[in-house]
Amino acid sequence: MLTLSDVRSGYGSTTVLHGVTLEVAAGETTVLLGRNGVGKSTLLRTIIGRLPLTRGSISLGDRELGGLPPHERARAGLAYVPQGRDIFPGLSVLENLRVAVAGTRRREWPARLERTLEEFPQLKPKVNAGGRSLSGGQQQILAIARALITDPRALLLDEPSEGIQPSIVVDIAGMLVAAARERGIAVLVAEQNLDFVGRVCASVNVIDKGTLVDRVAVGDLMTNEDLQHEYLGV
Ligand SMILES: Nc1ncnc2c1ncn2[C@@H]1O[C@H](COP(=O)(O)OP(=O)(O)OP(=O)(O)O)[C@@H](O)[C@H]1O
Repeated sequence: MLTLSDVRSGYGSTTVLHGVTLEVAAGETTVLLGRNGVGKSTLLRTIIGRLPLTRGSISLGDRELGGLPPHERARAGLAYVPQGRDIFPGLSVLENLRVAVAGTRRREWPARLERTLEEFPQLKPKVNAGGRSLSGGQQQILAIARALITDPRALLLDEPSEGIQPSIVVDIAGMLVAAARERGIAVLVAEQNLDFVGRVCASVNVIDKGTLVDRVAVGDLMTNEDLQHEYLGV
């Protein structure tokens, strides 16, 4: 379980998050939904330690992460897929995966690779292809696979459906839900895409101006245009 309690942070003297409290259960996919600029990325960056926590706590299981530098949080089991996927375009798929586990025992590599390719079968025929040659959707799948191959306890994803064609969005949603359940990982996704969200969870946590303002069933959101306008600005 990833637990956020009264998380506050921001940029310099500007406070962006005004006290976010949220539990992300192991084996489940939890969604943070909100329009542009409300603080979704800021929250994910604060959890992984790229932005300082100015108040509150972030814990994974019974371990407090709030004061740790990013690499120690990663070692404790946090993995992160940033917005715009951030694979190494000059490396092959296999090399991208290998780099992610460079710090782990060599003998674990074959089993980790096999499991990851089973979870993401689209990558199998592409293992020797260059990152640059993959489509946007394939790059996103590789970015997620690269995070999962580290065997994390919690996985954070920033708008994984952004700019991805709808059929691949469906695939990505299915793979994420399966990986969360089978690996027992706490998955937290920041999203704005209702089609994606409806495939990974039943209700979402709505963030606005750095505060969680509602928890709402995806079905209600899909059928209520006023709510969509209020929470997503569409
Ligand atoms: N590097 C930065 N320096 C200063 N302010 C920033 C920085 N990055 C984001 N902000 C501000 O923090 C607020 C929250 O931005 P954030 O990127 O977390 O929003 P978001 O919900 O993830 O939206 P988006 O999808 O557009 O990234 C915004 O007002 C934004 O202008």
